[in-house]
Amino acid sequence: MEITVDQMYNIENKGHDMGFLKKFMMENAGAAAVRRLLEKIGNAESKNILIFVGLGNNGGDGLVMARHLAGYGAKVTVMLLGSPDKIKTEESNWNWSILEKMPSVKLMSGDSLEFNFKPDVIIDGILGTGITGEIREPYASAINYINETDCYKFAVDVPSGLDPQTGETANIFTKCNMTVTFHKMKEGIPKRKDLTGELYAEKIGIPPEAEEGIL
Ligand SMILES: NC(=O)C1=CN([C@@H]2O[C@H](COP(=O)(O)OP(=O)(O)OC[C@H]3O[C@@H](n4cnc5c(N)ncnc54)[C@H](OP(=O)(O)O)[C@@H]3O)[C@@H](O)[C@H]2O)[C@H](O)CC1
Ligand SMILES: [K+]
Repeated sequence: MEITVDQMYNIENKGHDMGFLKKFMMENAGAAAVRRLLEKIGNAESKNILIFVGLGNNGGDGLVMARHLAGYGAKVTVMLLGSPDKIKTEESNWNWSILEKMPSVKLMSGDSLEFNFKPDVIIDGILGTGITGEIREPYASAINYINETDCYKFAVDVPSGLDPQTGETANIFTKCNMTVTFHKMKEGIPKRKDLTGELYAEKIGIPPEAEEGIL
């Protein structure tokens, strides 16, 4: 069953109000995404994984993935597209502050897109269901960088620049090899399998009762 983006936000908020906090949804989302990625790439040990994260909760999911992948022995670099003090939500901030205590993960932030390694995998945690309008900087340059780089590309929830409700693209968008969306499929995403690559919808622990009155 496919759902709308508005329904997803309502279910998420209701689950949160029931006490299943968004930070737990984010944790499960990041963990489920890493499981799917590992199924594809096999051993993460010593792989160079570059994770682009936006300032919203799509980025927060990427931060959770960074911590899990470090646990599997990957060489993880997180590129936060903006300043850490501009991270928008409590749950993303919480995950960023954990990474700050983890020397095993390299944290970068700001506008510069200079990396001294070749990534084996890029994770696109730039924009998800919160997308509006044309892509603004520094997200636009990051999306261009991803598209110009030859490696395996993994989209968190939806390829950035693809509207998960309509299936329409903004001026710039990523083209990925795999996409893992959360809870249930959003209507617009499967319209663009050419951008999502292999596509999965993973449960993230939201109680089914959170759907009551919404679906
Ligand atoms: N489905 C679930 O239950 C869960 C999903 N999770 C993940 O959360 C994201 C949605 O997070 P949200 O914070 O609502 O939105 P985004 O991260 O997609 O975007 C946030 C900010 O991005 C800026 N923005 C929006 N459009 C553009 C644009 N065209 N260019 C540049 N920047 C843009 C905007 O900030 P402004 O300051 O510019 O207004 C947005 O605020 C979902 O996709 C999942 O990945 C959670 O983990 C919980 C469970
Ligand atoms: K994304």
